[in-house]
Amino acid sequence: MTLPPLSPDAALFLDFDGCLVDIAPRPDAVRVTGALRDRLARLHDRQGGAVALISGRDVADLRGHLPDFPGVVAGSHGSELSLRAGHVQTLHHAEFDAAALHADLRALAAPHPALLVEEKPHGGALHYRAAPELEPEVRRIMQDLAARNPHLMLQPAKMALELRPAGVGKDSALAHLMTLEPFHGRLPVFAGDDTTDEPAMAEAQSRGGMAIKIGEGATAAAHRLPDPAALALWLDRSLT
Ligand SMILES: O=P(O)(O)OC[C@H]1O[C@H](O[C@H]2O[C@H](CO)[C@@H](O)[C@H](O)[C@H]2O)[C@H](O)[C@@H](O)[C@@H]1O
Repeated sequence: MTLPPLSPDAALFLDFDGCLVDIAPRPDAVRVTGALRDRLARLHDRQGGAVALISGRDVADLRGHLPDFPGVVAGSHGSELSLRAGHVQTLHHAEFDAAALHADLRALAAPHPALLVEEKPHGGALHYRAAPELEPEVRRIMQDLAARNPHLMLQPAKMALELRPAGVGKDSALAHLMTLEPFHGRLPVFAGDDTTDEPAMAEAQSRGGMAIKIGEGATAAAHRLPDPAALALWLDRSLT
């Protein structure tokens, strides 16, 4: 299906890794260009402020990569909401000891120095991109931790497994934002590349909006672009 131009009246929701930036060997190695920062600022103006990033990364991490982004950030797979820089609120109610989870994660990963532990305020990720053969071990570790933390759920990611709060997701973050100004009353457009994005894509489409899958793989999205460069081109064309 041909991708129509982005309407200035749409509410735009964008995933980060694999969507706005190319996948990198490590989470801290992604390349945020001046062109991307400029694109996001111009989109924010054009859409009347109705531009949000909805990421699996935590808010502090994402705002650290995009310090001048003027819009809303929903982080940690929809568990955190930052309406502006310096503001963060929690969007789930499960109480758990994040420090204990991170300690367990570090201890279980310690025998495998090639694994990378990512600690988030509402969960954590175990990355095996540097050692793909450790995928079964990562699955065992994360399933073990999931069993010990029933309020958390396993979230598959690209060359990683994550634990995140059950009961929230990118879809609920999108739905919550759609109740707020300046998103309310607009048609949602969501672009993302991974399984964590699928519920939000379905949510956007169920509201009469549009979903764009970036890259290969099964998807609920009616539209697809091959990579972040193609998404950037589509966004830039909408800005001209
Ligand atoms: O929802 P997203 O914004 O797409 O975030 C999903 C996860 O992205 C990050 O991990 C992935 O990207 C890394 C950098 O390209 C890559 O090295 C890693 O293998 C990928 O899994 C991030 O580290 C996670 O916290 C996000 O949940």
